[in-house]
Amino acid sequence: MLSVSDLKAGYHETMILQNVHINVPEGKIVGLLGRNGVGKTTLLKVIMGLLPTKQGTVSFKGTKWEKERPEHRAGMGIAYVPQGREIFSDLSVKENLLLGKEALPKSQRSKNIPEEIFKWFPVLKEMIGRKGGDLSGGQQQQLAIARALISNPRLLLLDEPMEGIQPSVVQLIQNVLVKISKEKGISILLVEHKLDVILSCAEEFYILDKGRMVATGRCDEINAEDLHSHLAV
Ligand SMILES: Nc1ncnc2c1ncn2[C@@H]1O[C@H](COP(=O)(O)OP(=O)(O)OP(=O)(O)O)[C@@H](O)[C@H]1O
Repeated sequence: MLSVSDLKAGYHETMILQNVHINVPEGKIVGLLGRNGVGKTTLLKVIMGLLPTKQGTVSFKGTKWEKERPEHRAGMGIAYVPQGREIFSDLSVKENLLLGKEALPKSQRSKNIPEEIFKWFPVLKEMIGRKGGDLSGGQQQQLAIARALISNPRLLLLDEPMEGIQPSVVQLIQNVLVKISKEKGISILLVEHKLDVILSCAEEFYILDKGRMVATGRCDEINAEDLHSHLAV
């Protein structure tokens, strides 16, 4: 679904990512781990087209991307939930959800929220008329993920969605991610700094350290001891 190879990218003259590669197969959850500041968000921004590549390739569904803008990439089936969620506090839950339809062709932008969204996130149905700013952190995170799912993505990029969220909501979000990857074949690239979160829902992992991929493998074959030096805060 997504393939990144030999990627170099950064901000102005400062190179952050060096020779980065990553593959996200169709319908799989891939965890991207790493300490603070190693370049995880930078990689998501490059994939989304928010930051240019200095070298290397990003391919989506077999097509190599050059300078396609983020809106174009969203229209092709990528949805990005940035760190901090970026929901609109003054808009209602429904209005926030409908913004997810902007990535769809005009003919598919009805004012209906698909029932499956409420099946995955029941609290959003209860809160549908409330302002985004009235929601708790965990509810806002569910809203941000639901808004991304409304655009019918084939690939979901999630930047630390479990950060600062209570354990019961972390569990709910993990269950939803596993369900949508299996039932709808959505691929998910999940950025996280906690290994246990990745182990409980992802099938494959990559570890980024100082802008380089230092480890990758299957989650069921992971040796946590070997990876500790790249993850300890
Ligand atoms: N807009 C920017 N301009 C210049 N440097 C930046 C910018 N955004 C991030 N950086 C730098 O790039 C490096 C990687 O940052 P990035 O946010 O990608 O790391 P991260 O792994 O996602 O960290 P965290 O887990 O804290 O979110 C850091 O040194 C950061 O200071």
